[in-house]
Amino acid sequence: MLNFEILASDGKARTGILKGTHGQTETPCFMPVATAGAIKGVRWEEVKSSGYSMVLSNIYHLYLRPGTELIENVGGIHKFVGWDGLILTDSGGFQVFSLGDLMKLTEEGVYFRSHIDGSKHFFSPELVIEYEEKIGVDIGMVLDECTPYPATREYAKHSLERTYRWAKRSIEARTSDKTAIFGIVQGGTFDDLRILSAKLTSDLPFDGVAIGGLSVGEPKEDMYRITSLIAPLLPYEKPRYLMGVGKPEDIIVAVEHGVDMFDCVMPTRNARNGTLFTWNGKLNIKSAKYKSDERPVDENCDCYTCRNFSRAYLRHLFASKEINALILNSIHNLHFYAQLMEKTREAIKNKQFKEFKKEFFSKYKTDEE
Ligand SMILES: Nc1nc2cc3nc(NCCc4ccc(C(=O)O)cc4)[nH]c3cc2c(=O)[nH]1
Repeated sequence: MLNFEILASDGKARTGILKGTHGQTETPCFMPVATAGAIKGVRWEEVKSSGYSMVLSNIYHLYLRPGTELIENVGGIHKFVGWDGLILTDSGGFQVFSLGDLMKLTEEGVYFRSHIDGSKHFFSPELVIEYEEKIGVDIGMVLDECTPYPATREYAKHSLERTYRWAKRSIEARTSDKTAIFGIVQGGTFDDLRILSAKLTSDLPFDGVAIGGLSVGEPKEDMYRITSLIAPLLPYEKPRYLMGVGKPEDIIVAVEHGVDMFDCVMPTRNARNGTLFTWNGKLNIKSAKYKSDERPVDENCDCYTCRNFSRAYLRHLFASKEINALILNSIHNLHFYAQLMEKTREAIKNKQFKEFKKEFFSKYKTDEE
């Protein structure tokens, strides 16, 4: 059962509480990505102490390995992975469609070959709902087609229409309200198709609605235009989730237009390649300029990494290919994203979001600058 209560708003930005079977989270929230059931290099106690209470996993990966039946037989996903907060699973609607010719799309569902051992599999909207319910996730995403970028208008239209037919089949396939189900808006970069998909998806009895098909290589202005157009059209009282987003600056812009939920591999993936987030922008710890830099990654960060180690030491660990380099970098980046969301929620509660956004962008150097 999912309950979403909006506590405060500032323009289109809003803050709320999302309550599910395994706990609750304040929104706007960021979900760290635990694709195969773990956040790479970080223990759950650090994830929790950073302030996270919902993580994202992926039914496609869990189905392929270790198998959803095994997870069900050992007591469900929370027991199996040892995380007692909320778990949202993506459906594989992004992964299977990036398998290229290892995938065959039909009206019934999608045939695909495992990226692990090449074995043949089939996902239908009904099977995805069944797997998500059986392993006991709090929020399950429907099987959709993440329309690739670029796509012709004709392809985007056929794709959103199939995703809509699959969405109706997903609703029909539900057997319990313990697992909330979110629909996903598609439509490529065509505003009229996006509006059509938003209306079709919003009219179905989903517990929340996601904007899909973005952060897939489209120009940033397309992502911003579509997010600002579509987010306010989604049901006001339901959670709005922008899938795969993203960079700190993109999250703040999307919150301004009324988005509540985010996920991205960026904080953990970037940590593993030495890119660290600070309030002044990104820092690449491999750079020679940090060789003797005794400062923490960010003077204003109180994470375990920043409280105990210097940039010089982190650079040394990374250069030495020490495992702790990945762990300490990941702890910092996850903590940064958690702080970003915490400050965003505070700003909305205090009706200071515009000032917060202005201050953030006055200090934060984005990739485009
Ligand atoms: N079911 C479904 N899932 C999705 C997941 C997505 N994830 C993204 N973007 C993430 C892109 C992404 C990938 C890698 C890195 C990195 O390595 O840093 C960053 C961002 N867009 C997405 C779109 C969909 C979608 O329509 N449907």
